[in-house]
Amino acid sequence: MTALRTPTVVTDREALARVRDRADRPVAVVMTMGALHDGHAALLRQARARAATVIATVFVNPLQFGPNEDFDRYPRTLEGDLEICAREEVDVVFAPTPAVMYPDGQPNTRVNPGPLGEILEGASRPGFFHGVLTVVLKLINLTRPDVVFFGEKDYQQVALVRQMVRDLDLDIEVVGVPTVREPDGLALSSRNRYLSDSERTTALALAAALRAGAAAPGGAAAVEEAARSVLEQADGLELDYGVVTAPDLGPAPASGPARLLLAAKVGTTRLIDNGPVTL
Ligand SMILES: Nc1ncnc2c1ncn2[C@@H]1O[C@H](COP(=O)(O)OP(=O)(O)OP(=O)(O)O)[C@@H](O)[C@H]1O
Ligand SMILES: CC(C)(CO)[C@@H](O)C(=O)[O-]
Ligand code: BAL
Repeated sequence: MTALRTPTVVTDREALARVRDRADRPVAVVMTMGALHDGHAALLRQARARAATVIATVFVNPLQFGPNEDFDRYPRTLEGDLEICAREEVDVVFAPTPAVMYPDGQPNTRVNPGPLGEILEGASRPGFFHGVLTVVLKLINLTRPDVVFFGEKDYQQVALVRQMVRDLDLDIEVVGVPTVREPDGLALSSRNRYLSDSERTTALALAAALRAGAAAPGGAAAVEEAARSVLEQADGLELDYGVVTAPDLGPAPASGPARLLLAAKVGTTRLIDNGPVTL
C-alpha cells in the first residue's frame, strides 16, 4: 500500500502565496465549502488527472448565505476533509477563516451576476450568486488557477462562473463535472447530512422526478408537469421550482436538448438537482 501524501494546509494569504509561487503549472483549483463527499472527490480526481498542482479550497462563505439560512449549522469537518484530500492526492488545501477572506468585514464591492443570477436559485436565495461569484473571483485571484472544476449538481453556478470568466476576461478554463449520485439516485450533497432516514427516502423523489421528466413525451410543459406531479406526491416535500430551460438556462426550446432543474425543501433541508431532457 502506498502511503497517503498529506496535503500542505494553509490558512492565511501569505502562506498560500508562498506555496502558490512554488507551484508547478498547470494549477487546478477545486473550490468547496468542505464536508467533502464523493462528489467533491470526483472533482478532485479530474483536477489531479489534468494538473501538475491541485489546490482545494475549503471555506464556508458567509456572503452567500441569507439571514435565515444554515451558515451557523453548515457542517465543518476539516479533519475528514483532509483525509479525502490526501486520498485524492491534493497538493494544497487553502482553508481560510472569514476574517482572512474578508479582513474589512462584508465587502462593498461584489460581482453582479446580472439577470442569469436572478432566476431559479437567485430568485429563491436573493444575493446568493453575488456572494458566490464574489468569493469565487477572490479565490481565483488568491490561487491563480489555470483550470477550475465545478459540479453540474449546481448547474446554475457553473453557468454563472463561465459567464464571469467570459465577461471579465479571466484567463481560466472552467470544467463542469457530472453529478455524482448514490446508487439509489440521490445526488450527493453536503446538506444530505441534515436528513433523517425518512427524509432521505422522501428526498429520492427529486431523482425520481428527473427520471419522470426525462421520460415524459412532449414539450417543456409536459416535462415540468411530469416532474412536479412526482414531487407533489412526496409526503413532507415542499416544491420550490421545477423548471425546464435551454441547456444555457435560456428559455426552453420547442424541441431538442434542454435541462430540467428542481429545488425542494425536505423538512428544513433545501435540496437541488437537475438533469438533461430532450423535448
Ligand atoms: N454530487 C455532486 N457531484 C458533482 N459535483 C458536486 C456534487 N456535490 C457538490 N459538487 C460540487 O462540489 C463543489 C463544492 O460544492 P459544495 O462544497 O457546496 O458541496 P455541496 O454538496 O454542493 O454542498 P451543499 O449541500 O451545500 O449544496 C461545487 O462545484 C459543487 O457543484
Ligand atoms: C463555489 C463555492 C465554493 C463558493 O463558496 C460554493 O458555492 C460551492 O461549494 O458550490
Ligand atoms: N453548493 C452551493 C453552495 C450553497 O448552496 O450555498
